[in-house]
Amino acid sequence: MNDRELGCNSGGGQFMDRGRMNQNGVVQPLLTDLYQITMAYAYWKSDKTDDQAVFDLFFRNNPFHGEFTIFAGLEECLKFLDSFHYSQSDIEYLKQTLPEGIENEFFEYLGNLTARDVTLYAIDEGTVAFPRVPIIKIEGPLIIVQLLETTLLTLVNYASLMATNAARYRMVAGKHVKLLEFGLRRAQGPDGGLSASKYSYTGGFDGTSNVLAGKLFNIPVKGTHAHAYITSFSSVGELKTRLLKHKQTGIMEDLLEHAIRHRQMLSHVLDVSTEESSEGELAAMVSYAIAFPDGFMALVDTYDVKRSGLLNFSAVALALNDLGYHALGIRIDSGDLAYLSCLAREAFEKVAERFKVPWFNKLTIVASNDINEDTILSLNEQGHKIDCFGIGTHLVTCQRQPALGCVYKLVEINGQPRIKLSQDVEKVTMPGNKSAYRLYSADGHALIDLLQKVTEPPPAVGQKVLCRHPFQESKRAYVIPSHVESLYKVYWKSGKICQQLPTLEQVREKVQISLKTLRNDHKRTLNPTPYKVAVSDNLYNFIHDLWLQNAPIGELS
Ligand SMILES: Nc1ncnc2c1ncn2[C@@H]1O[C@H](COP(=O)(O)OP(=O)(O)OP(=O)(O)O)[C@@H](O)[C@H]1O
Ligand SMILES: O=P(O)(O)OC[C@H]1O[C@H](OP(=O)(O)OP(=O)(O)O)[C@H](O)[C@@H]1O
Ligand SMILES: O=C(O)c1cccnc1
Ligand SMILES: [Mg+2]
Repeated sequence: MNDRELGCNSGGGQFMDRGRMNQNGVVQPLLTDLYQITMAYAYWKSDKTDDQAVFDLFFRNNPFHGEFTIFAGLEECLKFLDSFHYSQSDIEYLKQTLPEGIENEFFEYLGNLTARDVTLYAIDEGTVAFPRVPIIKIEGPLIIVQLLETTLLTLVNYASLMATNAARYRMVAGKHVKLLEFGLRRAQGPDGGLSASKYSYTGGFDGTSNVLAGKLFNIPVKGTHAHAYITSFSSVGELKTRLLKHKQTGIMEDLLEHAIRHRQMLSHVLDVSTEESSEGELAAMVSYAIAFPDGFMALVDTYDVKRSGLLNFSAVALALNDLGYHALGIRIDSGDLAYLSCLAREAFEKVAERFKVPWFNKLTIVASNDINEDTILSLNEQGHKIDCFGIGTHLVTCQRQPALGCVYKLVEINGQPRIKLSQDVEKVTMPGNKSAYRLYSADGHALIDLLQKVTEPPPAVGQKVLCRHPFQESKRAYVIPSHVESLYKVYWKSGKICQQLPTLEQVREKVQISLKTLRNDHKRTLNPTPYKVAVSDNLYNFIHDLWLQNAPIGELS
């Protein structure tokens, strides 16, 4: 499909304002949980303003029963740090809202707070990420890094969930099928809708119906029309105009007359009666074709795809052809999408042959209606002729798992490691300031992610590294990497973004490149193999010593 292949579309780059594009007005320091600010006061009162902390932002489980996650939302986090500042009215609000007795100097302190002394390390946006490997690591004064927690989590959690969901839809649909995001009406509110459009594009969708997302993020906007357009006509008598200029001659011709003539002939070719087809639908299609002669894409399931929609569409498409225009295709929004798409493709092939219009074979068939990953898999099994899926509800609401559980945990304070213990081993945090490496095999596949203490030398190509399961002593393996990737880059330091940030398009490409480094068994939909995340021997011993030191010894009586 090329750019003109879905009814109405546009780029939007010329309207892009990079500053505005990436920072949503709602993202500001007060977009946080109250407890961050009350803790800030208590830290301040306890004279902890000079304490230096390290926090890890990570998730514990991959979403959607999968074994990978796409990291997204980093650019928004950096923009947030860049603009972090409590306004005068924020301070006024906090004065009224926090409990009485808060000292005025604290508000002065808050009023002067910025993220200048914070350093943020992250893996690249669009990279595949795995449980327990921090995707962001933040160092800086305890109070400020604590105050960032909730906002950073809200910026990363849904973005990464959405990008992962979209990437999964892309994987099951295959690379040749177009995917359009149609979810704004069903999204979790306006901001959820915008994020869904942006991050589904990141994950591999081709466009969105969301016009504001198109303008803000320079995403292709595409669309067809709704059933209302068809049902707004009940007879051809309602057509106020039937005339359309011939594309080459410029002579006005009666499009309806052409369509009616073709419809008669088509009824024999498609073996349906013109009597059974809807006249209102024909009128609606003629009128839509007059409005968009070069972009005619019609919804064919309003009454009956076989007996009415396909007949009327083909008649109007042939009429347009008489006047020098090529229709684009159809959308089917109900019924058995595999069967109906095959039926439509067969009808187009017959018309192509009988009317000597070979391009009819290539008409686009768009399918929509409550589509999810499983529907696409099932349609693939059945065999279908769909070129494009329009997907809304289940994509944007992340039906199978509505939240990613990224957390933000203190791992070091004033150079001292901190560990959070839990009955649930999975929830025990990995203490200390860590580096993360991805080790690759000779065939270019990612083998394992390895966490080490920052003080350890990085693993070297061709040298055996002992990789240990962080909690199960017996699980270990030697790995001889053919390539070693250091996962963290410094993205924010001394009050500045310190990497050239990729465009959304580049992040989108990165997703596909990064997914290619994963073996297929990690990506399959049913029971995928878990990707290994390990710690160095040194880090393993460090964690377990600290665990023992911190775990109270119970007494049985
Ligand atoms: N061949 C198919 N195989 C598997 N699932 C399909 C197939 N065709 C359609 N579906 C899915 O089955 C569901 C059909 O839903 P439902 O019966 O509510 O819709 P409908 O009656 O066809 O349309 P509507 O209610 O919108 O008029 C949708 O989720 C759709 O994506
Ligand atoms: O099904 P989704 O994946 O959410 O995709 C978007 C849906 O939105 C539109 O109709 P809407 O659902 O508003 O009405 P309808 O299904 O009753 O036609 C469209 O026709 C799709 O069906
Ligand atoms: O353009 C479409 O076809 C569309 C847009 C939003 C929702 N459903 C369909
Ligand atoms: Mg619907």
